[in-house]
Amino acid sequence: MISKVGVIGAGSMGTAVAQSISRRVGEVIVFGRRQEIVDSINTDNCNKRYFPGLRLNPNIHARLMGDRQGLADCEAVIIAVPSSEVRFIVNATHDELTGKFLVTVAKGLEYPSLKTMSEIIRDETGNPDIACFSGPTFADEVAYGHIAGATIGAGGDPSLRATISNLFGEFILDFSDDIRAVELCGVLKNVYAIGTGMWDSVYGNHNEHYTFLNMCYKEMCIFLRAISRDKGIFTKFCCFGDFNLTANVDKSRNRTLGLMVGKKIVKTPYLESGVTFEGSRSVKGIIELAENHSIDMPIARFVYDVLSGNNNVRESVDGVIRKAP
Ligand SMILES: NC(=O)C1=CN([C@@H]2O[C@H](COP(=O)(O)OP(=O)(O)OC[C@H]3O[C@@H](n4cnc5c(N)ncnc54)[C@H](O)[C@@H]3O)[C@@H](O)[C@H]2O)C=CC1
Ligand SMILES: O=C(CO)COP(=O)(O)O
Repeated sequence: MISKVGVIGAGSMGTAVAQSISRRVGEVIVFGRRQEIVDSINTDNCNKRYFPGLRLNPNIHARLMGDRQGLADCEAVIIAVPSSEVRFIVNATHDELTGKFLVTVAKGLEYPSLKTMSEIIRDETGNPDIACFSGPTFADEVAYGHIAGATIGAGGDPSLRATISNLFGEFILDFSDDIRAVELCGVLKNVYAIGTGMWDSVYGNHNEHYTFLNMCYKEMCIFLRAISRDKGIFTKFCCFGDFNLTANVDKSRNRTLGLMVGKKIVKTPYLESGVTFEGSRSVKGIIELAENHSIDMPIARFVYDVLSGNNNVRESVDGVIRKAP
């Protein structure tokens, strides 16, 4: 039984996961880079920046990222920062992370390496015990204890799967031993959430929405059929569940980005907004990864073209539906 778990990232998902896991372990230490967040967690049992109304469990404490001993004392560490930060952080904390159970909840693809988060973590630490957690899990709903399903992607090691399952025992879990395929589901669904937001910024009817949604899911499944060893991945939480949650619900940052770009409310500098828009960072990589498998992804290309400012949604949205699989 693990007694002390570290969570790197004091943002929405890091805080939410800390709250869930804290009901199952002795202590959770959240590592953040802002003193005011660390203080608010330690002084008021509350992450005032992300969940001002949520009372965190008393066995959740916070430390600044530089507290190496604090991290070294943890038996398992969950990495809950934006994908663009994962390599930097894991490289910087290599000594403290080596030899531990590590779980990534980040949904992104490194460019131009086209590596997933678990592959980056393995690069930097050499750890064999790495798992990913991915599913329809809006952080605020997780933080407030609502039911959520998720897929644990982990290699075949039964002890790793048992350990991670216990940590995430508040969730309804399914499993895959193809960790890369699980992670790529999380990358793809963000891209199609942006695309569906773009589509819905032009077409507002139910038939139009679900016609496009189906085309997105078909394109996603063609890709997964080519790369996934897990032939049951299509019905797992990381795939069908998270794809639908993020493409259909305005709470999704990726879907909202698509809507805002489609309605010309934001232009490219949105990346500097500080909001974690994972799909915009990974769309180029997913297109290249597909090309490496001789797979065409017209909808992903549509998303990339519009985000790149090459054309606008109205000009290209009809074209994409003719090219979609
Ligand atoms: N928010 C959600 O509903 C869900 C998010 N995720 C994934 O979790 C990952 C994290 O996203 P969110 O928590 O939503 O983002 P967020 O923007 O809410 O929080 C990110 C946190 O990471 C911190 N951070 C960034 N760089 C850092 C560094 N170098 N050192 C220490 N801390 C650093 C930021 O200060 C911020 O507090 C993403 O890959 C996202 O796709 C997964 C499932 C649900
Ligand atoms: O991954 C998520 C829910 O599972 C969060 O989605 P967004 O990043 O689009 O908000």
